[in-house]
Amino acid sequence: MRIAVVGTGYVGLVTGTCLAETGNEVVCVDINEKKVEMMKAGKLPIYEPGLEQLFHRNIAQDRLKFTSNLAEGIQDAKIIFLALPTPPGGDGAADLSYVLGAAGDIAKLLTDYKVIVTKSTVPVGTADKVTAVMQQHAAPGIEYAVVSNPEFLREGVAVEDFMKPDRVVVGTTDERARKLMAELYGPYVRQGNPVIFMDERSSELTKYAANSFLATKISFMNEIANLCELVGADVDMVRRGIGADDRIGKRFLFAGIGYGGSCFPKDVQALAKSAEENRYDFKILNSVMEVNEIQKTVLTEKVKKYFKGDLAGKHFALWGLAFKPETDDIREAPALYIIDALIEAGATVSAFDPEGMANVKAMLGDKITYAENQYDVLKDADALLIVTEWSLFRTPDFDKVESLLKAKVIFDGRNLYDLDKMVDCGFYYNSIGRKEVK
Ligand SMILES: NC(=O)C1=CN([C@@H]2O[C@H](COP(=O)(O)OP(=O)(O)OC[C@H]3O[C@@H](n4cnc5c(N)ncnc54)[C@H](O)[C@@H]3O)[C@@H](O)[C@H]2O)C=CC1
Ligand SMILES: O=C(O)[C@H]1O[C@H](OP(=O)(O)OP(=O)(O)OC[C@H]2O[C@@H](n3ccc(=O)[nH]c3=O)[C@H](O)[C@@H]2O)[C@H](O)[C@@H](O)[C@@H]1O
Repeated sequence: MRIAVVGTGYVGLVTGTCLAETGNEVVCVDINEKKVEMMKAGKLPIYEPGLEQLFHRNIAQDRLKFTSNLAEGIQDAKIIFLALPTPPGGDGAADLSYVLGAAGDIAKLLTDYKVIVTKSTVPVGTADKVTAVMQQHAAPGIEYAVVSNPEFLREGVAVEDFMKPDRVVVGTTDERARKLMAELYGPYVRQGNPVIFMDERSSELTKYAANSFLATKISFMNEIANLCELVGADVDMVRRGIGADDRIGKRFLFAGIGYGGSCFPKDVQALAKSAEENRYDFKILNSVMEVNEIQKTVLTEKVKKYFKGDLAGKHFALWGLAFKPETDDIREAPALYIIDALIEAGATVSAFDPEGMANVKAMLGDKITYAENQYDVLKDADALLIVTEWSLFRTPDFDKVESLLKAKVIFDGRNLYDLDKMVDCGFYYNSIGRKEVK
């Protein structure tokens, strides 16, 4: 099938590439000409494991193309995906200007029946708004369908999530569009992992409900962790104890330094706003956000307590900047809050992250220093702070760590190490929701 994907960020580029992988002919359209030139030259603008191989293969086989010209991009497409940003507006509600702007531009170009699919995360009622914009701009008599098809992929495992989704949700009441979407997703859905068809509004809300539920799970576990520290329990034990119950499930129960990324923070806020607009006080969501704000400060509070409130002139090494491992994405990364708090308290910071450093450099410049590897960053630091759980931080050479740090002090926001091991190594080790090792 011929497909156009408008917006080639983390979602659009993965969607376009993975749709090409099953034989579709895909044109990716982006307004950013530099990005388009880069992709035309065979270079990926983002780091996403497994994407590069598929990207090159589909370009070589002429199934994946790039353009900054919308008319050229959509002219032969049967289905047009909108994978555009929906950032928070000033009031926390999702800013729909990218989606509605593109819908209007597309409507003006339509000459035959096409399916316009919103893949961006958008509030309930957006399909109606997209339809209204299209009606305003499309030539009389032109037929089209507006479909909601939220994306559930996670960064870092995006290709795997797209190729083998737990489910695909499609919101449409248009029979022709339903058939096309079923045909398109046929190769991706396995037994038991269906395409779930529903109306547009339920589909739009499903996306926010999923992200908000997961964020709730995380905030809940972070509160359990905080309580564990007060009562002398271990959050990892509690996690294993409750996760063994199928009704709760093992996943997404890891306490840490608050959820970050481009989606959970904005989507929880947008759902709360959407509830408020409908005069519904979504109490749980407000608490989820409040807990997350506090959790982002937990690691630096531990550092301040250890150094008796005086961080002036102290130097800290950070392992990890990206909001999670296996990505270069630093949007709403807890590391950024930690850096700010340390600098504000008069400390200096050096960091190492396998993929996130270029993006942080572009944002913070020389506010912090950047190291070549995980050991160089430790030189002359008063303590190590573990911020992102990249695999290479899981089994470090502790002798080397000891020899480079000024003192044997580790604050771990991701609970990477066994407490007994840290006792054996003789480190001061303070993690989340577990006993302090002195
Ligand atoms: N990042 C993620 O893991 C996930 C994101 N989402 C949702 O998908 C949507 C997109 O997110 P990301 O891919 O992360 O965004 P992104 O910011 O990485 O990419 C958006 C792309 O759209 C381009 N763009 C902006 N205006 C345009 C226009 N008028 N025409 C063509 N291209 C244009 C930008 O240049 C950029 O390349 C958001 O609604 C997000 O909430 C959903 C699931 C997962
Ligand atoms: O809408 C989106 O953009 C996506 O948002 C999340 O994906 P993503 O943000 O890529 O990453 P997650 O793995 O969900 O992690 C989000 C944040 O939660 C934190 N987290 C996750 C899991 C956990 O147990 N504990 C925890 O603190 C992570 O460190 C990270 O900061 C969802 O998992 C995806 O299903 C969704 O498509």
